Amino acid sequence: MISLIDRRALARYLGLLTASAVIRAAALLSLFPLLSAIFGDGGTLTWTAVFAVLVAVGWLVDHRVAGAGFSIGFELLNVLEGRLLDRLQRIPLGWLTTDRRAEARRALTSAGRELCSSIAWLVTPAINALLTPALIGLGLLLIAPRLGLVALAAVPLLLGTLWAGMRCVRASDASYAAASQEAAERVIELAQAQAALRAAGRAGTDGTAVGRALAGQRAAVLRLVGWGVPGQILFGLTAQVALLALAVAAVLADVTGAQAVALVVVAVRFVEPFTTLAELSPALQNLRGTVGRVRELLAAPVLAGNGAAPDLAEPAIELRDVRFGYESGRTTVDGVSFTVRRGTTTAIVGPSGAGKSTLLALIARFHETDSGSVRVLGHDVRDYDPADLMRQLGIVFQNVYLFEASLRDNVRLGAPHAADEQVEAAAAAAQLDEVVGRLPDGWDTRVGERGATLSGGERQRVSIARALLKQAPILLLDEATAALDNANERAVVRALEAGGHERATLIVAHRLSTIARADQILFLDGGKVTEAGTLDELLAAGGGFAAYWRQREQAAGWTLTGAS
Ligand SMILES: Nc1ncnc2c1ncn2[C@@H]1O[C@H](COP(=O)(O)OP(=O)(O)OP(=O)(O)O)[C@@H](O)[C@H]1O
Repeated sequence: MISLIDRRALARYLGLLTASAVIRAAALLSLFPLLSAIFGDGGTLTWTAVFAVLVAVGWLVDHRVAGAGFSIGFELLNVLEGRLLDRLQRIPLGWLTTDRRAEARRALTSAGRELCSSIAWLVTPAINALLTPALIGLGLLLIAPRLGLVALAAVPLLLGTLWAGMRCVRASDASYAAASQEAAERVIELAQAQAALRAAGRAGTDGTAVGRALAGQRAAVLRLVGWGVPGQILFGLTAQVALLALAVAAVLADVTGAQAVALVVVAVRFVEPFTTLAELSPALQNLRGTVGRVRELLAAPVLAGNGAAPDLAEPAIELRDVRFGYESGRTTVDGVSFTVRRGTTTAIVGPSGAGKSTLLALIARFHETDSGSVRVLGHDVRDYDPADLMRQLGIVFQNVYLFEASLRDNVRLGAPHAADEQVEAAAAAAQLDEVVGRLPDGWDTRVGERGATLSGGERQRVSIARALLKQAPILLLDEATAALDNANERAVVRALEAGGHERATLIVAHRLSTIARADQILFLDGGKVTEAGTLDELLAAGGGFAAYWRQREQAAGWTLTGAS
């Protein structure tokens, strides 16, 4: 994390911080001659002036330290946000589990801010509290050597006790952080799932995930408080013992009575920074967790390539003995091989959970295969720079993600520099123009969070328009027309087929009409391609696909029989 900060700014900050600690220690040590003077040694005015100058200079330096701390904090915030965003855009999607997504959200929304302010409010006083007593101890060696030795010995003892206290709460602190995060996620889920919960007649939180998460959070708070108590007691005792030893050493020092009183005052002030550190320790613990989370995200694997350029003469998609499982020991894609050439459409058909969507996700390199290779236009997907691979693919997946922006901007996401006419042509092809005509603000209509103000079919059309606007050589469609009515579906399919001789299309298909038009059908069952061929060939084979087809035909009351 420190490597993200400009070295010169860091050196300036640390230099000022050291100067501040030296001045603090000197001001405190000047109490010795000042108090001695007040109690009878003479020279009160001079030492009062020395003390006043040290306090004033210390105040000025502290002011500069705060400025340097804030400027480092803001630089860290800036650099960190950029790095985290960059990392997030290149992380394999499979790495972003629900937990890690929540961590990433926290890291982006609050960690930067937390780290930024922590430098000035937490790191500065903590370093000051570490340096000042050590410097006072060294100074005391010159004034009263035995007291200096006791003070220097007290530094590691008090710090060790503090460390032990922090260590005691560390495990419960981590489990409290996890429980709080779980509770926060469940509460958000509770708000988002209100429609489903009310429809299911579920009210209250007893026995629900959110109820359990809140109970877990309460238990974690109790554990945290409980584990904090021994550390506090131990630190309190050690501080008292240290203070007593210092006071005894001050009284026994070879000094006058007035000087002994002055030394006792210095000794009392010597212990104060440790109390400050003890007060800061929960926040320091918290900061430790935040830094750990950010570091995990910054160390996440990223997708990289070696600059492969697509070869349009090669097959558009080629899978060779691909195996993949979301979790180790569970195979979702089991030795799949097939080829899709440009100018052809391949339909993937199969029962729910067979692995159809997973296959498309592997082609888009949202996950890395466990073995075998996925090739796109002549190269393994791992050889492409991620952005270059994405340029080859137009993607319409089941879950359409729309941004809280205008309809036009949502479509333009497919090709950010496209002219308005191109956006409108793609929208017309996706039957979206009819939706635009109906909306009060037309193209400028805001679609709401995740496209909440549009229907499922309308969202799907936005996604199709995006993919068409991109004019990529390969289209990956996952139930792309499932939410459209028959008339719209026919029009959209015509648009998708319009670039037919240029494009390769791989479509997860449920509609019989889509399957019937495909040049090649892959029947996927249990992660394996069990049958592959044209509709006629598969129906003639009378295997799993033929059974699936007949069943769908009966359910739909459909009359097309491709084999006849
Ligand atoms: N992100 C994930 N993490 C773990 N398992 C997953 C994940 N996504 C899918 N699966 C599992 O992988 C298997 C295949 O899922 P996939 O979505 O590819 O099937 P599908 O054939 O597209 O199904 P459907 O037709 O119902 O959409 C299923 O058992 C599913 O539960």
